[in-house]
Amino acid sequence: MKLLAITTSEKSSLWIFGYGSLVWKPDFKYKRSKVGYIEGYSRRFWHGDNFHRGDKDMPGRVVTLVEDHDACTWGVAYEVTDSQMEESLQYLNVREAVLGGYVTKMVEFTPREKCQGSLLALVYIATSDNPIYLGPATPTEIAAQIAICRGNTGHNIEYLLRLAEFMRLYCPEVEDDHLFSIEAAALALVI
Ligand SMILES: N[C@@H](CCC(=O)N[C@@H](CS)C(=O)NCC(=O)O)C(=O)O
Repeated sequence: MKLLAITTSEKSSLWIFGYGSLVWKPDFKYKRSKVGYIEGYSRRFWHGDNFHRGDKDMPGRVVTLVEDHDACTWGVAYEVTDSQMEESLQYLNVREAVLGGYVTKMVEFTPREKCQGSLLALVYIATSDNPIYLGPATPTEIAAQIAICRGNTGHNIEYLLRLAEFMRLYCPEVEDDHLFSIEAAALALVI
């Protein structure tokens, strides 16, 4: 995967925006990270996962971004520089693209500390033409699927609860009805 590196001063660097498992498990080396958001997208548990959190018979549900003019999605942007760039992109290409079916896009990221100004970031999005894209369902239906699925990386409910935990800890002011309604429905099933 050849990507134009964003060159700043004498060092080259690239920002990568995470909004799902990448917010709590980037698993690549980076120079620094910032909590913030991208505009024009909603985060939805509408993508299927038949590797990490599900299998071919029972695909799990993971998040993707859907275009939504009035919405914004909070997450974490990671800056990778020099040797970190190739290593992180190679790793994410396997984790996100090959195994996850995500494609890449460049988006504008706004850090929570607005004085720092917005920046261009790479993001991985699963689009509706993806073979394992599952699409919309009610929070109860999504929760019921998450509650029973597991894959090579672990239980699907862990993926849900860690994302909800991140939002509470790092973005307590953000209302995410989609995420928290699914979390509440899934917890009601397993507790
Ligand atoms: N692209 C989103 C979602 C990434 C994501 O959750 N991808 C799945 C692949 S289907 C993953 O890496 N799962 C690892 C895990 O479940 O621990 C992000 O930026 O966080």
